[in-house]
Amino acid sequence: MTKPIVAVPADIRVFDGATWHAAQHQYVRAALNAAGVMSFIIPAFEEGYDTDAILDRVDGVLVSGSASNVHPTLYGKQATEADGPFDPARDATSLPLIRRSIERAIPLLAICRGIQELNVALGGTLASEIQEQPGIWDHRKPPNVDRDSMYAVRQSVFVKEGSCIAGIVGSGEIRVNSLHRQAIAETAPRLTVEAVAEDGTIEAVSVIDAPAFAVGVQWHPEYWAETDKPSNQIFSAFGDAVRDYAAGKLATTRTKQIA
Ligand SMILES: N[C@@H](CCC(=O)NCCCC(=O)O)C(=O)O
Repeated sequence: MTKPIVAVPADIRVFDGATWHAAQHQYVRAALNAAGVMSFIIPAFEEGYDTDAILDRVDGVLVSGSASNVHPTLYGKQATEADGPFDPARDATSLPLIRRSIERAIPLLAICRGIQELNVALGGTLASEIQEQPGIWDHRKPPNVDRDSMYAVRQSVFVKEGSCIAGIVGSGEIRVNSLHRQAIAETAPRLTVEAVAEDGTIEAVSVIDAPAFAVGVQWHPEYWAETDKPSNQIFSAFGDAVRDYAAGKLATTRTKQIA
């Protein structure tokens, strides 16, 4: 069977005065080398999108992290400059893709900004500058360091027994990296919290009664996906779900051809 394909919504970035639709190498590398799937980077547009046209052609959705934040108006808050930087085209592409992939039982893995988009897409809210809240650690990326140090494993999260994530990495304490200043505030009704940090920050969720793999993590399993065991287990489980979906789609197609 040819490698299945996952959709990766792009960020809008400006390099050399030109606008680019961009996704970071670490995500598509983890998809290929740890999940065993190919990636289609999906351009980000604020309107004119046909989400089903994309989902008809892929076998999973991988929603990456990004330094930009989900626009606060999408979860009922006023936007201030402090809530930025924003990427409305990414929001407009990613949120419908998340909602529709869940409806269509297409496997979904949402990472960092991705878990925040998942929560907002299903009706939850976000908190900004969480490190300024009493008792909340500084989850932001360390400043002025190389990327390996930026993504270094440096915090414990506690995976709830019986959760979807526990079925992948085991329950209890695992060590992860951390590069975020926002987090889930009100959990969307259709999400269940699967892991938390020692300060109570929500670190993983899954979609309640999801017909397929539908998981979000606040940390970055993609970065060490080939060498760190929990990271590799998450991408491997996502890859298996994507392959199962692709095989089912193929079987359905062949059944229709025979009929
Ligand atoms: N902007 C959100 C999500 C953070 C995130 O996805 N971080 C990964 C990218 C890190 C970087 O390249 O700066 C938040 O800050 O919570």
